[in-house]
Amino acid sequence: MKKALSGLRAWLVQRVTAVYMLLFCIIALLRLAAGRPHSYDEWRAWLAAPLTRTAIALFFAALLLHAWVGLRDVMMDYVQPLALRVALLALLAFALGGMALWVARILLLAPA
Ligand code: HEM
Repeated sequence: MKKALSGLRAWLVQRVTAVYMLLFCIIALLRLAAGRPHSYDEWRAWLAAPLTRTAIALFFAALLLHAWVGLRDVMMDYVQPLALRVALLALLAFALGGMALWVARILLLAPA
């Protein structure tokens, strides 16, 4: 029962993050098609706007969560030897954690 619930939650997280990522990509493309920034300063101003920056931060949070839940499920299903499974999961967590820090560094340190 507990496993079924956690499976359901993973399923939900996978879909909610996928929907957000798809909407983000569509809206970002429409916005750029409607009028893209023409200079470096315009790009910086656009990316520094609180709404844009928040939407980008949420996009990467969704992407990393989505990748973690999806790839973790694939490993749980297909990697049977326990030691190998644990090693691969640790490697994945390390890689995604590193990417999260990298994104946070870019978003927090980028000049406003
Ligand atoms: C814009 C980016 C992305 C979008 C819109 C997206 C969308 C989706 C969608 C719609 C599903 C199917 C959900 C379902 O019905 O089961 C899915 C599943 C999945 N995604 Fe993504 N995804 C994106 C990026 C990624 C990335 C970067 C990774 C990993 C590196 C990833 C890994 C997976 C995995 C492992 C599954 C589950 C496959 C399965 O269970 O058969 N996705 N994604």
